[in-house]
Amino acid sequence: MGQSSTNQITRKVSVAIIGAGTAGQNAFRQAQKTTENIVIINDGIWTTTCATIGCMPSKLLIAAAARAHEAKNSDEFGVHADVQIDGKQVMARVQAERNRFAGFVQDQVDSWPEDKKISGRAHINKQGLIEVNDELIAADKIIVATGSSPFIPDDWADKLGETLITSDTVFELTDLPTSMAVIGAGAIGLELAQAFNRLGVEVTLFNRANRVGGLQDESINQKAIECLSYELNMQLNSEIKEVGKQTNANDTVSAFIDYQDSAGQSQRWQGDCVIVATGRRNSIDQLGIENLGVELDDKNRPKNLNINTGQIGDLEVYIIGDANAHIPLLHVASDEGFSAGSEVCRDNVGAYIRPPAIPLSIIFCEPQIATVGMSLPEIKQSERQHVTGKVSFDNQGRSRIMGVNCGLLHIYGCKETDKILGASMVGPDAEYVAHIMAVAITNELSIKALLDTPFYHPTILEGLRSALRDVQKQMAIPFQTEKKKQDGF
Ligand SMILES: Cc1cc2nc3c(=O)[nH]c(=O)nc-3n(C[C@H](O)[C@H](O)[C@H](O)COP(=O)(O)OP(=O)(O)OC[C@H]3O[C@@H](n4cnc5c(N)ncnc54)[C@H](O)[C@@H]3O)c2cc1C
Ligand SMILES: NC(=O)c1ccc[n+]([C@@H]2O[C@H](COP(=O)([O-])OP(=O)(O)OC[C@H]3O[C@@H](n4cnc5c(N)ncnc54)[C@H](O)[C@@H]3O)[C@@H](O)[C@H]2O)c1
Repeated sequence: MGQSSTNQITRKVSVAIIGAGTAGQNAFRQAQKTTENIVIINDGIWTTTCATIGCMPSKLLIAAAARAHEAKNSDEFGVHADVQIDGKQVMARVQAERNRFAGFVQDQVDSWPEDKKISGRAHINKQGLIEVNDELIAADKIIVATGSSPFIPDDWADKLGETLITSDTVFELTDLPTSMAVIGAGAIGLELAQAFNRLGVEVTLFNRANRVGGLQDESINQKAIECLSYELNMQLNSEIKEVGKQTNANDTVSAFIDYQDSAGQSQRWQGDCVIVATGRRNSIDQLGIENLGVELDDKNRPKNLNINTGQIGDLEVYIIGDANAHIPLLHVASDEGFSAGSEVCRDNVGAYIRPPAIPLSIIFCEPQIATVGMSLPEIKQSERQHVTGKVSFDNQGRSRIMGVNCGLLHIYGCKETDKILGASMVGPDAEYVAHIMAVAITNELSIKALLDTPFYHPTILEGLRSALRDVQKQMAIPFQTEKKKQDGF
């Protein structure tokens, strides 16, 4: 039955979920505990961005790169290795392990009743009904979990043709190229640029601002640039004027980028391919979301978003995960899916609305970049009395032992409350430091309480203690332990 010809509603459901990534699948799992009358619609792969083209394959590539880097850089330890990188094997492992992760997600989806799943691209029509394939669906509640996709500026896709790569396609490479440009020094650009560089690809990383990883604390940003540029060729503060491809004498196709470098000089880069990592855009503009009464701001973010549940004002519409462009990270998509699924089925015993998580972001380059809680500009804007506790990892005991001694941690402490407002770091084990900071901020632990916990010796986390002591030293609140000489060792 073609809905366009008959205009007849083909299903009436209590809950319709559009998009079956991490957010949509979590919402479905939760909501189906109380209602049988549910449908989930997805376009393309059912194995999520995270497992298939996001978090997992990128970390698999980074894992191979870390092995290569250690093997190639152990001379100072008296360990000499002749390192050979087999690009085909590197990519084969990335794909095999990625497929294994994606397979678990597929198994879950396969266990759901067939009549509750629709493969196809959904659109919401002027009547607020969902059109997909030949169906016209009326839903009491609609959860939108349509994710995001790579943003490619201007007409770069046409100009670069087959030399253009995005995070959607990069993990399908069957071998490593000889050279590549990466445009964008955000999370994706940094992780991929460093990983490919460590695997022997000649990489140049471009960014229009003199900033990496979106860092908003200028000292941490400068330190990150310093640490990363020991091994990576970065053209920061550069302006890309033109991109294109050319056919070479031997009939191979290569890419070029004409740019103005930070000194204002015109330059040309040439190489095999270009990874465009200039940000992602939420996929809701073509959906017809306005037909449900949802308004978007100038950045395509839904107005009146309840950050606990994704509900839009008092509409029976929920926008969750990357689709709402609030915090486009995996744990947020997962939590929002769970909460929206709970909210639409409140009678369920397992229903639970999670409080919104405090901001936490980790970029898995080395040294890692992490930010937690309020950023420095946000703190300054809030006019809170704050101090910044600092520690350098350049001479920190365990970091030096391990040969990973490049980094800086700033902890922003609130002068009035003895609590942590936020932290920003580039350095070894930043992922663990960031999680401890997140626990402290979420549970409103005081600096004193944190300093009363044991810090094992010798650990990189002793650096965290030094920064906490530095916060406490600058506070009006008296601190309980004097800094000892051996703390630096
Ligand atoms: C390379 C990369 C690395 C990343 N690494 C990390 C990391 O290390 N840590 C981290 O926290 N986050 C990371 N992220 C971000 C994380 O992957 C995302 O935040 C998360 O996967 C978003 O989940 P989601 O459910 O919102 O969207 P998705 O998983 O993208 O699901 C959306 C689904 O909706 C479908 N869809 C879209 N429009 C329609 C429509 N009209 N009709 C039907 N279906 C539709 C899509 O096809 C898709 O299947 C990374 C992302 C990338 C790209
Ligand atoms: N480890 C992680 O948690 C992780 C890893 C990868 C992706 N992600 C998620 O994916 C999202 C998207 O990542 P992303 O790196 O694509 O986006 P991003 O917004 O983090 O970074 C984009 C970068 O591209 C630069 N840029 C934009 N246009 C440009 C141009 N024309 N020329 C030169 N530079 C330009 C920007 O200045 C910015 O530095 C992240 O915000 C994050 O939520 C997270």
